[in-house]
Amino acid sequence: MIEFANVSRRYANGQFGLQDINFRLPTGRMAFLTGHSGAGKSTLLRLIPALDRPTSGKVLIGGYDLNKMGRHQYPKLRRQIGVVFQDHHLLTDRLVFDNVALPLQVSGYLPGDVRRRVDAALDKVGLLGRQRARIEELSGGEQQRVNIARALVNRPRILLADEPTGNLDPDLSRDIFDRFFEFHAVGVTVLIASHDVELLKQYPVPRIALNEGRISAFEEADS
Ligand SMILES: Nc1ncnc2c1ncn2[C@@H]1O[C@H](COP(=O)(O)OP(=O)(O)OP(=O)(O)O)[C@@H](O)[C@H]1O
Repeated sequence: MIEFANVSRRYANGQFGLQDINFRLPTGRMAFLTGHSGAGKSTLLRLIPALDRPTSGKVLIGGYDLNKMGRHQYPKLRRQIGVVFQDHHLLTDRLVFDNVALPLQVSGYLPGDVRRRVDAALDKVGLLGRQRARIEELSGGEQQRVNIARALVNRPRILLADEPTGNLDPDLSRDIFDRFFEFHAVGVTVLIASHDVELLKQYPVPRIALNEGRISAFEEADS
């Protein structure tokens, strides 16, 4: 479960990224985070894996108050949370395999386990045959699927995505969203920030709408 209680994030320049945010996303649920550019979507997502801290209020993940968590506990928290960033940060001159394997190697997995998990993650995004391709040889849509495989390779219980369909055309965007939906179907808690209204309309998923750092609406799914 992800819970925000009276969360505000004020930047050093005085700018509020978020103001008094309250919501709960129960385990295994999926929601979209919507709002204009600058509404606070990225600010909110970054608080969940403790990449940033609130100025006031509490963020609870699985009942744990992140304010009370020591820095030494962050790696364990982050292994449970896969993040798909808008700018994918892939190593473009390296192989698909190396990029997806990276989080596992950082965590000290044995080579056999790394291979098995990388295969499983690439299979989930339909790229099992492309382990030996270099990132720069892939299309934008394929690169984004590698990005998702890397976020999934630790088998996280929570998946966050920040504008995951950025520059992709509508068909590829739908393909990416269909994959998020599949992860949700097997019990992963999924929170996706997007301002692609046309795409979001196609999915019966609740929306948390942000406007200038505040929640302006919490809309339940249409169906
Ligand atoms: N490091 C920072 N320092 C100062 N202000 C910041 C910083 N990061 C974000 N902001 C401000 O906080 C507000 C929320 O920004 P945020 O990036 O969370 O919005 P967003 O909804 O993700 O936008 P986008 O869709 O354009 O990525 C904006 O007004 C932004 O200018």
